[in-house]
Amino acid sequence: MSSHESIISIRNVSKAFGKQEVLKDISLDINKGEIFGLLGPSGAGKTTLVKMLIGLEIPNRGENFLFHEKMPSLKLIERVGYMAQSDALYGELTAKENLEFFGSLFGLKGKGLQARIHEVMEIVQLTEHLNKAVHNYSGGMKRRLSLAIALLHEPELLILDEPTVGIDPVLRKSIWDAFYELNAKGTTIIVTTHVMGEAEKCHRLALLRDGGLIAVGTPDELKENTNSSSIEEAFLVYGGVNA
Ligand SMILES: Nc1ncnc2c1ncn2[C@@H]1O[C@H](COP(=O)(O)OP(=O)(O)OP(=O)(O)O)[C@@H](O)[C@H]1O
Repeated sequence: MSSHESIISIRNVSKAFGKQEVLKDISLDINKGEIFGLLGPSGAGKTTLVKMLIGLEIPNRGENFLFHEKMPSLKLIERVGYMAQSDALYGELTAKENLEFFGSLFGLKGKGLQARIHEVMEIVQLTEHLNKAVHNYSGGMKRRLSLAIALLHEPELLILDEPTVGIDPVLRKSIWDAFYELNAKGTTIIVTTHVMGEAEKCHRLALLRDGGLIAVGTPDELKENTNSSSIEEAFLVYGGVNA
Protein backbone atom coordinates (compact mmCIF):
# COMPACT_ATOMS: atom_id res chain seq x y z
CA MET A 1 0.00 0.00 0.00
CA SER A 2 2.87 2.35 0.77
CA SER A 3 3.70 4.77 -2.06
CA HIS A 4 7.07 6.00 -0.78
CA GLU A 5 5.69 9.51 -0.77
CA SER A 6 6.79 10.86 2.58
CA ILE A 7 3.94 12.58 4.41
CA ILE A 8 5.78 12.93 7.69
CA SER A 9 9.34 14.03 7.88
CA ILE A 10 11.19 14.44 11.16
CA ARG A 11 14.62 16.06 10.95
CA ASN A 12 17.02 15.87 13.90
CA VAL A 13 14.33 16.59 16.43
CA SER A 14 15.14 16.88 20.13
CA LYS A 15 12.80 17.78 22.95
CA ALA A 16 13.44 18.40 26.62
CA PHE A 17 11.11 19.03 29.53
CA GLY A 18 13.27 20.98 31.95
CA LYS A 19 16.52 19.07 32.17
CA GLN A 20 15.02 15.80 31.01
CA GLU A 21 15.74 15.10 27.35
CA VAL A 22 12.70 13.15 26.17
CA LEU A 23 13.48 12.96 22.44
CA LYS A 24 17.07 12.76 21.27
CA ASP A 25 18.01 13.71 17.71
CA ILE A 26 15.24 11.78 15.95
CA SER A 27 15.13 11.63 12.15
CA LEU A 28 12.40 9.61 10.49
CA ASP A 29 10.17 9.58 7.41
CA ILE A 30 6.73 8.00 7.30
CA ASN A 31 5.22 7.26 3.89
CA LYS A 32 1.73 7.65 2.53
CA GLY A 33 -0.21 4.41 2.82
CA GLU A 34 1.80 2.86 5.62
CA ILE A 35 0.67 1.35 8.87
CA PHE A 36 3.58 2.60 10.93
CA GLY A 37 4.19 1.55 14.53
CA LEU A 38 6.12 3.41 17.22
CA LEU A 39 7.17 0.76 19.69
CA GLY A 40 8.81 1.41 23.01
CA PRO A 41 8.46 0.91 26.74
CA SER A 42 6.58 3.30 28.96
CA GLY A 43 8.35 6.67 29.10
CA ALA A 44 10.31 6.10 25.86
CA GLY A 45 8.84 9.25 24.33
CA LYS A 46 6.15 7.84 22.01
CA THR A 47 3.38 10.22 23.08
CA THR A 48 5.69 13.23 22.95
CA LEU A 49 6.71 12.25 19.42
CA VAL A 50 3.19 11.77 18.08
CA LYS A 51 2.08 15.05 19.65
CA MET A 52 4.97 16.71 17.86
CA LEU A 53 3.89 15.22 14.54
CA ILE A 54 0.64 17.16 14.72
CA GLY A 55 2.06 20.28 16.30
CA LEU A 56 0.91 19.79 19.91
CA GLU A 57 4.53 19.75 21.09
CA ILE A 58 7.26 21.92 19.64
CA PRO A 59 10.83 20.63 19.37
CA ASN A 60 13.73 22.41 21.03
CA ARG A 61 15.97 21.47 18.14
CA GLY A 62 15.30 20.18 14.63
CA GLU A 63 12.09 20.43 12.65
CA ASN A 64 9.22 18.26 11.52
CA PHE A 65 6.92 18.40 8.52
CA LEU A 66 3.41 17.08 7.98
CA PHE A 67 2.16 16.89 4.39
CA HIS A 68 5.29 18.89 3.46
CA GLU A 69 4.25 21.75 5.75
CA LYS A 70 6.47 22.74 8.66
CA MET A 71 4.75 22.12 11.97
CA PRO A 72 3.07 23.49 13.97
CA SER A 73 0.37 24.42 11.48
CA LEU A 74 -3.30 24.51 12.33
CA LYS A 75 -4.58 24.31 8.79
CA LEU A 76 -3.69 20.62 8.44
CA ILE A 77 -5.71 19.45 11.37
CA GLU A 78 -8.73 18.46 9.27
CA ARG A 79 -6.62 15.97 7.37
CA VAL A 80 -5.65 14.15 10.56
CA GLY A 81 -7.59 11.99 13.01
CA TYR A 82 -5.87 11.96 16.39
CA MET A 83 -6.77 9.64 19.21
CA ALA A 84 -5.00 10.70 22.39
CA GLN A 85 -4.00 8.31 25.13
CA SER A 86 -6.54 9.69 27.56
CA ASP A 87 -10.09 9.87 26.30
CA ALA A 88 -11.45 13.39 25.75
CA LEU A 89 -15.15 12.61 26.01
CA TYR A 90 -18.14 14.31 27.60
CA GLY A 91 -19.37 11.85 30.22
CA GLU A 92 -22.79 13.44 30.70
CA LEU A 93 -23.55 13.21 27.00
CA THR A 94 -24.49 10.06 25.10
CA ALA A 95 -22.10 8.57 22.55
CA LYS A 96 -24.30 9.96 19.78
CA GLU A 97 -24.17 13.46 21.27
CA ASN A 98 -20.39 13.22 21.61
CA LEU A 99 -20.11 12.16 17.98
CA GLU A 100 -22.45 14.95 16.87
CA PHE A 101 -20.40 17.50 18.78
CA PHE A 102 -17.04 16.37 17.39
CA GLY A 103 -18.56 15.92 13.93
CA SER A 104 -19.78 19.53 13.97
CA LEU A 105 -16.23 20.71 14.74
CA PHE A 106 -15.23 19.19 11.42
CA GLY A 107 -18.16 20.75 9.60
CA LEU A 108 -20.19 17.53 9.34
CA LYS A 109 -23.93 17.86 9.67
CA GLY A 110 -27.36 16.54 8.76
CA LYS A 111 -27.90 13.16 7.13
CA GLY A 112 -24.26 12.84 6.15
CA LEU A 113 -23.20 13.14 9.78
CA GLN A 114 -25.83 10.64 10.96
CA ALA A 115 -24.80 8.12 8.32
CA ARG A 116 -21.16 8.53 9.24
CA ILE A 117 -21.96 8.11 12.96
CA HIS A 118 -23.56 4.77 12.18
CA GLU A 119 -20.60 3.67 10.07
CA VAL A 120 -17.98 4.47 12.69
CA MET A 121 -20.01 2.94 15.52
CA GLU A 122 -20.31 -0.25 13.45
CA ILE A 123 -16.55 -0.33 13.01
CA VAL A 124 -15.94 -0.15 16.77
CA GLN A 125 -18.96 -2.37 17.50
CA LEU A 126 -20.77 0.08 19.74
CA THR A 127 -23.95 0.57 17.72
CA GLU A 128 -26.20 -0.81 20.41
CA HIS A 129 -24.73 1.63 22.94
CA LEU A 130 -25.20 4.73 20.80
CA ASN A 131 -27.72 6.37 23.12
CA LYS A 132 -26.02 5.49 26.39
CA ALA A 133 -24.39 8.24 28.48
CA VAL A 134 -20.63 7.90 28.22
CA HIS A 135 -20.10 7.85 32.01
CA ASN A 136 -21.79 4.45 31.89
CA TYR A 137 -19.24 3.13 29.39
CA SER A 138 -16.40 0.81 30.45
CA GLY A 139 -12.78 1.89 29.88
CA GLY A 140 -12.53 -0.24 26.73
CA MET A 141 -15.79 1.18 25.37
CA LYS A 142 -14.48 4.71 25.91
CA ARG A 143 -11.33 3.82 23.95
CA ARG A 144 -13.48 2.50 21.12
CA LEU A 145 -15.66 5.61 21.14
CA SER A 146 -12.53 7.78 21.00
CA LEU A 147 -11.44 5.76 18.00
CA ALA A 148 -14.85 6.25 16.37
CA ILE A 149 -14.46 10.02 16.86
CA ALA A 150 -11.00 9.97 15.29
CA LEU A 151 -12.48 8.16 12.26
CA LEU A 152 -15.53 10.38 11.91
CA HIS A 153 -14.28 12.90 9.35
CA GLU A 154 -12.51 10.23 7.25
CA PRO A 155 -9.03 11.67 7.72
CA GLU A 156 -6.29 10.62 5.34
CA LEU A 157 -3.90 10.20 8.27
CA LEU A 158 -4.83 8.53 11.55
CA ILE A 159 -2.57 8.94 14.58
CA LEU A 160 -3.55 6.60 17.37
CA ASP A 161 -1.84 6.66 20.76
CA GLU A 162 -2.18 3.17 22.23
CA PRO A 163 -5.56 2.58 20.59
CA THR A 164 -6.23 -0.88 21.96
CA VAL A 165 -5.24 -0.51 25.61
CA GLY A 166 -7.95 -2.04 27.76
CA ILE A 167 -9.55 -3.80 24.79
CA ASP A 168 -9.93 -7.58 24.84
CA PRO A 169 -8.10 -9.73 22.25
CA VAL A 170 -11.21 -10.54 20.18
CA LEU A 171 -12.20 -6.92 19.79
CA ARG A 172 -8.56 -5.92 19.34
CA LYS A 173 -8.46 -8.22 16.33
CA SER A 174 -11.63 -6.75 14.87
CA ILE A 175 -10.27 -3.22 15.37
CA TRP A 176 -7.09 -4.21 13.56
CA ASP A 177 -9.23 -5.66 10.76
CA ALA A 178 -10.84 -2.22 10.54
CA PHE A 179 -7.37 -0.59 10.39
CA TYR A 180 -6.41 -2.84 7.49
CA GLU A 181 -9.67 -2.02 5.72
CA LEU A 182 -9.14 1.73 6.14
CA ASN A 183 -5.54 1.30 5.05
CA ALA A 184 -6.64 -0.60 1.93
CA LYS A 185 -8.75 2.45 1.05
CA GLY A 186 -5.68 4.67 1.38
CA THR A 187 -5.58 5.85 4.99
CA THR A 188 -2.12 6.15 6.48
CA ILE A 189 -2.05 4.95 10.08
CA ILE A 190 0.46 5.64 12.84
CA VAL A 191 0.03 3.71 16.09
CA THR A 192 2.03 3.77 19.29
CA THR A 193 2.19 0.60 21.27
CA HIS A 194 4.22 -1.30 23.79
CA VAL A 195 2.51 -4.56 22.85
CA MET A 196 4.88 -6.68 20.75
CA GLY A 197 2.09 -8.67 19.09
CA GLU A 198 0.52 -5.45 17.91
CA ALA A 199 3.84 -4.19 16.56
CA GLU A 200 4.02 -7.29 14.32
CA LYS A 201 0.87 -6.12 12.56
CA CYS A 202 2.50 -2.90 11.32
CA HIS A 203 4.15 -2.56 7.91
CA ARG A 204 7.11 -0.73 9.43
CA LEU A 205 8.24 -0.02 12.93
CA ALA A 206 10.39 2.49 14.75
CA LEU A 207 11.86 1.24 18.02
CA LEU A 208 12.20 3.95 20.64
CA ARG A 209 14.13 3.70 23.86
CA ASP A 210 14.95 6.49 26.32
CA GLY A 211 14.00 9.08 23.72
CA GLY A 212 16.29 7.66 21.05
CA LEU A 213 15.43 5.83 17.85
CA ILE A 214 17.26 2.52 18.03
CA ALA A 215 16.01 0.93 14.79
CA VAL A 216 13.55 1.37 11.91
CA GLY A 217 12.35 -1.34 9.53
CA THR A 218 9.71 -3.89 8.71
CA PRO A 219 9.07 -6.45 11.45
CA ASP A 220 10.82 -9.09 9.29
CA GLU A 221 13.84 -6.86 8.67
CA LEU A 222 14.21 -6.09 12.36
CA LYS A 223 14.11 -9.78 13.20
CA GLU A 224 16.44 -10.84 10.37
CA ASN A 225 19.00 -8.14 11.14
CA THR A 226 19.27 -9.32 14.71
CA ASN A 227 18.81 -13.05 14.13
CA SER A 228 15.78 -12.88 16.37
CA SER A 229 12.65 -14.96 16.35
CA SER A 230 10.48 -12.19 17.80
CA ILE A 231 10.24 -8.39 17.83
CA GLU A 232 10.75 -8.52 21.58
CA GLU A 233 14.09 -10.25 21.13
CA ALA A 234 15.05 -7.85 18.30
CA PHE A 235 14.22 -4.91 20.56
CA LEU A 236 16.53 -6.25 23.26
CA VAL A 237 19.37 -6.79 20.78
CA TYR A 238 19.01 -3.28 19.30
CA GLY A 239 18.83 -1.89 22.81
CA GLY A 240 22.16 -3.51 23.62
CA VAL A 241 20.74 -6.05 26.01
CA ASN A 242 21.65 -9.69 25.35
CA ALA A 243 18.47 -11.59 24.62
N1 LIG B 1 4.51 17.92 29.67
C1 LIG B 1 5.51 17.25 30.25
N2 LIG B 1 6.25 17.80 31.22
C2 LIG B 1 7.27 17.13 31.78
N3 LIG B 1 7.63 15.88 31.46
C3 LIG B 1 6.92 15.27 30.49
C4 LIG B 1 5.82 15.90 29.84
N4 LIG B 1 5.30 15.05 28.92
C5 LIG B 1 6.05 13.92 29.01
N5 LIG B 1 7.01 14.04 29.95
C6 LIG B 1 8.03 13.03 30.26
O1 LIG B 1 8.62 12.61 29.06
C7 LIG B 1 8.93 11.22 29.11
C8 LIG B 1 8.32 10.54 27.89
O2 LIG B 1 6.91 10.56 28.03
P1 LIG B 1 5.93 10.02 26.91
O3 LIG B 1 4.56 10.16 27.42
O4 LIG B 1 6.27 10.65 25.61
O5 LIG B 1 6.36 8.48 26.85
P2 LIG B 1 5.58 7.23 26.24
O6 LIG B 1 6.60 6.42 25.52
O7 LIG B 1 4.41 7.69 25.47
O8 LIG B 1 5.10 6.45 27.53
P3 LIG B 1 3.73 5.63 27.80
O9 LIG B 1 3.82 4.38 26.98
O10 LIG B 1 3.79 5.36 29.27
O11 LIG B 1 2.62 6.53 27.41
C9 LIG B 1 8.43 10.70 30.44
O12 LIG B 1 9.50 10.62 31.34
C10 LIG B 1 7.44 11.77 30.88
O13 LIG B 1 7.39 11.86 32.27
